[in-house]
Amino acid sequence: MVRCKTLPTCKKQPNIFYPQQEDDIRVCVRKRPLNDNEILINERDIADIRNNYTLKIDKPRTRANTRNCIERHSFTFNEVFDEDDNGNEVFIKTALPLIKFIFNGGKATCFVYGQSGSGKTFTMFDQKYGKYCLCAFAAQNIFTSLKEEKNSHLEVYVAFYEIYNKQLHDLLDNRKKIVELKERQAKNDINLLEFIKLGNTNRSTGSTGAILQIILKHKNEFHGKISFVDLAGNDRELSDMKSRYAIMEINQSLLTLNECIRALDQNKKRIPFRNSKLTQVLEDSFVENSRICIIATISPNESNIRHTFNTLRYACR
Ligand SMILES: Nc1ncnc2c1ncn2[C@@H]1O[C@H](COP(=O)(O)OP(=O)(O)OP(=O)(O)O)[C@@H](O)[C@H]1O
Repeated sequence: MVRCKTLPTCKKQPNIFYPQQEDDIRVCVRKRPLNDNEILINERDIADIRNNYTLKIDKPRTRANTRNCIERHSFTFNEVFDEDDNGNEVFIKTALPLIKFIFNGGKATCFVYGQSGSGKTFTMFDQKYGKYCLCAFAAQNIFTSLKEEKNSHLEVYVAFYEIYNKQLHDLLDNRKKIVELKERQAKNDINLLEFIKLGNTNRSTGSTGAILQIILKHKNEFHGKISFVDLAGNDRELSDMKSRYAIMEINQSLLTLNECIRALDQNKKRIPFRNSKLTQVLEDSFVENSRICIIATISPNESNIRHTFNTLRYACR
């Protein structure tokens, strides 16, 4: 096997992609560590986190003269988290500003996007170590903020559902098909975490995404809302005939989501949220007084490089 260290660096200018830097839309990346299997088969870590904003990917390439080289691609984001950044660090720089925003009456959405197995659920709803995921930190932070006098009049409601074949399924009620969202009141952070745990156990594979909404209300009047959206893996392919329809729906939703965020960024009047069920139910995220944070999760190993590029390019757009 050729040792990659000995390969010359490609002279070609690296491709550099720049994302939008506006506050209303933040795009972050989280890299997971190599897992035991990848270490066992000596997989190389190709994602080099340079600083809090820059990530470089080494892509092996065969040149016209058949000699191998490494092509280095550089990506810049609002935040880049490496494998040593813990859940709290990720929370502080992604969801925490959104929570402050909803206490001021805003509507916020936090998406996790990426390949299967890259750490989307770990980042957002992690079941095994529940306390270190974004939702757990959010639950604690929301109820701590409610103790402040200016927020003490607010109440917390929760809805947790998934989209499967364009239908909404209530994850807090045995995946029952629903037309309208049902909200439950959460009395404290532990109660809210119990709802999250229950919803997580009801999740199915092949869904377009799981959506947890935490809503602040005063005497039944809407005050603010944050949605946590764990999107389907972006690496699903049409080869599996059984779930062909579900995969087409997932791909259509991811595409429409991208178009909606772009339209929002460009201040376009017409946002195409009607083009998929996912964006339809998240319509609030694309209207006035809204903020979005996207966390793209990536696997660090060489054999997943194609999916890693897809994720980073999607996030850059
Ligand atoms: N940042 C991280 N640190 C440590 N372990 C991680 C990290 N991210 C992911 N993992 C581990 O990697 C595995 C896959 O993560 P996870 O289930 O979150 O992937 P996923 O992107 O949600 O996949 P899928 O789309 O198939 O649901 C899990 O065992 C998880 O514990």
